[in-house]
Amino acid sequence: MSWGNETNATPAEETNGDSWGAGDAADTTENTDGAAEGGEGETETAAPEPPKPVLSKEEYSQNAKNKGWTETTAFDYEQFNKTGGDNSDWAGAGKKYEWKDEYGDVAPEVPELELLLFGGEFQMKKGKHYENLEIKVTIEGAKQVEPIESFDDAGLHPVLLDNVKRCGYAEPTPIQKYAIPAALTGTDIVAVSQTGSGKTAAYMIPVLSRLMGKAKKLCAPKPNYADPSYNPKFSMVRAEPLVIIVVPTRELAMQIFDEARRLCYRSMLRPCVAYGGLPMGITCEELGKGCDILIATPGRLCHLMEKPELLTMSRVKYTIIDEADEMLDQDWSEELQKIMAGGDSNEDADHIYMMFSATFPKGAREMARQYMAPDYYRIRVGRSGQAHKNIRQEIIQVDRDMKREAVYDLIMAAEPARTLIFCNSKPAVDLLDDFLYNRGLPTTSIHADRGQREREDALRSFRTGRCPILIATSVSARGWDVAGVAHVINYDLPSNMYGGIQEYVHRIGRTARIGHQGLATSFYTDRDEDLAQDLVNILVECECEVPDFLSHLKPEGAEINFDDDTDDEAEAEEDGAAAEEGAAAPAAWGAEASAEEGADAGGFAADAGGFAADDGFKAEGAAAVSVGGW
Ligand SMILES: Nc1ncnc2c1ncn2[C@@H]1O[C@H](COP(=O)(O)OP(=O)(O)OP(=O)(O)O)[C@@H](O)[C@H]1O
Repeated sequence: MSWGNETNATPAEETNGDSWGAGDAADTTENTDGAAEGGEGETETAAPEPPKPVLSKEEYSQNAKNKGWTETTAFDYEQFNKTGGDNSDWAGAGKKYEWKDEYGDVAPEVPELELLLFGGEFQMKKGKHYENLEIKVTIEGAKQVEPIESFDDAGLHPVLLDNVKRCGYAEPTPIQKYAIPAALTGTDIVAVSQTGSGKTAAYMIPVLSRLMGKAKKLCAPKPNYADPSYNPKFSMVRAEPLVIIVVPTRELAMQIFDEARRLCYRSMLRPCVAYGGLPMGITCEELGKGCDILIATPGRLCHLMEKPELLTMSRVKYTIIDEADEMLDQDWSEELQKIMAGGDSNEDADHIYMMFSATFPKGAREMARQYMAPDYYRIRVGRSGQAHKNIRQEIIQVDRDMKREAVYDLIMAAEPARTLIFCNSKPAVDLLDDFLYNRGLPTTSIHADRGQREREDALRSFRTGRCPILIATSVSARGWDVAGVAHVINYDLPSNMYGGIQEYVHRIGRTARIGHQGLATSFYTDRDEDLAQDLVNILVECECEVPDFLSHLKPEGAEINFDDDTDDEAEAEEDGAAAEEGAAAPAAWGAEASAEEGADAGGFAADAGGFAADDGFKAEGAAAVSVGGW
């Protein structure tokens, strides 16, 4: 049936296999804005749809209001972009716990800060559908790791454990069950786990816990803010971080900084964030107050590394690369090499490297081989690049020139809820934002050409619900964790030029996080054929309905051939050759797991993993363990 004609059907009521304005595939409907009546098989009797009435701006606004959408908000861009003003607006200057020298072993609580960090009305709470995620965890490394079943049993520092509880984390997610004990052993780690599975806490909890135990010894001196003569301009210290966390986008940097602020509460560890667009004055002031944990985008970090009076890397004990796949995709490899190797970096054996990602392409594997100790842990949750079943995926066929109307109808047909719309280009984001805004819908938008204040305000408006419809390019949205995103719409599908199926998985992963359910609707046009097979594979794997127009691509039998970079067998062979040649080459990644998965799931036989087998290593420590729902 034809989706676009069914303007009053909620997405939840939609059936799959639809098309919108697709010429002769158009469906019969009774009215232009009436309820859906069409069904499969009716396409042959389709009658031309009467043109829609053109409404005035006021009428469109009234319709949106009647539907329950909030008022639109006009943004004052001049205000955002003015220089000076109150620095506390910047996410990068967010309040954190400030340790004072007079504190003994137990630092006092600060109720206002506590409310700000943990009491957020918009903070993510775990959803009810953990049981839908039957996730297999594979871990390989030098020694067997016993997964933790609860945070209480993990041997965490008491202040950290207290903060974990304040965050509302009742039990560890699968990646956390394995990554936390592995990281507590002080070994390098590569971990691959699905979107929204709690990777940030998986590395931050063990790292901070280890450091908290030795904070008094390790932390760099900080200025005494309590001293009445303290002046941030003249009492600056040089930042000497113990942890560097590198992330590909500014928004992700802010988000991880927020998690660090929570987990460092009541500790000596002081987190700071540095990203492009944040005025250097603020960055310098914050670093100058002392920095133990530095979260940064690669460009800004490299810039700071060239300013030894501001920052030294000589005491870094942990370098963590988050969303490693994206950083290599976005051509940050030169910066990453510099960060991993360069500067005045601590080259001692106690410098630990970690990489976390939802996929693990060749570039990341090479980097792991180059910088990590040969016995690093490799943890994988499910198939690399896998989506999960809490996301209901729908694909709708739409004529390219009907997309705007289609997205408007889709939004008006749904119950008002936080909705994230992806376009492939910045002009497309701007145009769609204008179009929907002029139809009375509370939209805002974000992309790389926007000023940093605009970006921060757009995201804040989306989080708080002031503007519950956010239109974005995907690069800026990588890793976003916003509570209550009910619907992700791929206005443009990410064809291979725009990141392909891996990007699709990341995008739809903005909904249905941490045990919630969500809907992902994608507009499919004649330009998306290169993505079709991968899309069908994901739909089948996640038990979502394959639309009629793609049904010829359904894999025959139970086996799905996931032909992605991460699981490329040729590369696995290449890696194998490298492993044979060089003693430092790491051991197998997933070779054992793939055999097992092929056997028990019948699904991932092509999943040869990345690294070549090294029999000795596997015999010693490889463990493949199934973890139930979480
Ligand atoms: N053990 C836990 N219990 C409940 N909620 C948790 C737990 N661990 C993390 N969370 C929450 O789950 C959400 C998703 O976590 P996070 O952003 O780290 O996921 P991710 O795996 O990095 O996702 P992506 O790959 O999309 O970036 C966050 O809001 C986080 O606060």
